[in-house]
Amino acid sequence: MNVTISPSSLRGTARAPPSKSYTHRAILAAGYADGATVRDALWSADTRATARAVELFGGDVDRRDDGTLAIEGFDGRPEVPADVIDCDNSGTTMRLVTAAAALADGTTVLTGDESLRSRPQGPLLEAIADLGGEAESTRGNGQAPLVVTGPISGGEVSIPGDVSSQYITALLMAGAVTEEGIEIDLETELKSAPYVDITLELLEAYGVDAEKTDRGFAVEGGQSYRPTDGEYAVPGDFSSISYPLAAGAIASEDGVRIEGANPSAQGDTAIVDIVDRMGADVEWDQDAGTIDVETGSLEGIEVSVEDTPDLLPTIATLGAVAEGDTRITNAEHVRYKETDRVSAMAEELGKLGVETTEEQDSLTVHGGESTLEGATVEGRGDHRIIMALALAGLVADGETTVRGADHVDVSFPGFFDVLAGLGADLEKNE
Ligand SMILES: O=C(O)C1=C[C@@H](OP(=O)(O)O)[C@@H](O)[C@H](O)C1
Ligand SMILES: C=C(OP(=O)(O)O)C(=O)O
Repeated sequence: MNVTISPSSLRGTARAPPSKSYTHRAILAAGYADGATVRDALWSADTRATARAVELFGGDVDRRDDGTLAIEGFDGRPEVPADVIDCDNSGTTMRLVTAAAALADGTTVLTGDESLRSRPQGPLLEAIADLGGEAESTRGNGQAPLVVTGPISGGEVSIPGDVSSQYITALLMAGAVTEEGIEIDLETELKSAPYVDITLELLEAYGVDAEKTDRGFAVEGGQSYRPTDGEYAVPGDFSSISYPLAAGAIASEDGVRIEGANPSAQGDTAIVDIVDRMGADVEWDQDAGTIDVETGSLEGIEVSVEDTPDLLPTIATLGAVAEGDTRITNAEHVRYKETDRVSAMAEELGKLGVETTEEQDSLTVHGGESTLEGATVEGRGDHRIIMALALAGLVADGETTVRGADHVDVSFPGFFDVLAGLGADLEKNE
């Protein structure tokens, strides 16, 4: 599907989809438990991949009409899967499921789509080997397909903190059901740190203790996953909220309201402060879970995405509209996502007439609304690139066509309907 967007004036209310990060963890945690009911779950391409893995490990995930997931768990250690686990486009699935596979008494094979098969898994494979399992990349390049043989019983590992926080999440979640537990020493400073806070929050809700230590993180073994009252409710997703929020900040004189914006451990709540600092008129009522935003005259700012890598595409588009320079720093880990998002945004915004300066660890966008000219841009099979480029189309002169737009299903199914519901002038072409 290609989507063509014309300059638009937005108003109205949009609802945040449920958090992808919490949903992945809630599904897998229900697998480690002897089951759970997960309410308000995100049902997207990525979270379906985690659900499939739980089923291959011996659980069952049943989606009811109201969107609730009724999950039967494998209760502790997974079964050896009867088939290859296809993690599709989802890095979170691959990392969390690789560590789960190391608990099984036998061999698991994991793969994914072309993008996922190019992302780094090496540090997690080494950690599993250090814990006594076997974990290999079939091509010997630290990338999937992966072959993992367990069972591990726990122990101490050290791991870099600057590639992916998902390795830590994966080891903490698996470590709780090992005999000895797992102690993780960080070799380098942790990036994307709030995602581990999400994990700690989720583990607590499932009755599992894990903690930060002086050197990293630790989880005791021999624990059982038991969600309070057998239920877990997923909060709204602030990475997803960043798109309607930025849309309101650049293209709504009348104001846009976002519902389902309740506080949680998500670092991406930082987007509220970012649009505020850039000059939009924004108010977040944390009790009501609503954000109201109106366009202001935006100005470039400097933002570190060390904790919030998924915001880079959104901030780059905001920077393209804002007057002056927006400098996005601490961004090297954003190159290890579904695409190299630093280059992807630099190159695609370039097609819309926006100048950027790219460095290994930063992206500077030389903005100004008058510079944006409609053009055809490539979504590159990356949901966040697609959504960020669609936002630029709301204010670019003429028509902007985003190619390959169906990939929004990875994290925000119905994204274009939500945008159209706010009054965006867009046309979908199959
Ligand atoms: O744990 C998670 O749910 C995620 C962690 C982040 O990845 P990294 O830790 O690899 O930066 C983030 O980019 C991803 O979208 C979701
Ligand atoms: C990077 C992302 O997810 P994952 O790592 O799970 O593929 C994302 O959603 O932007």
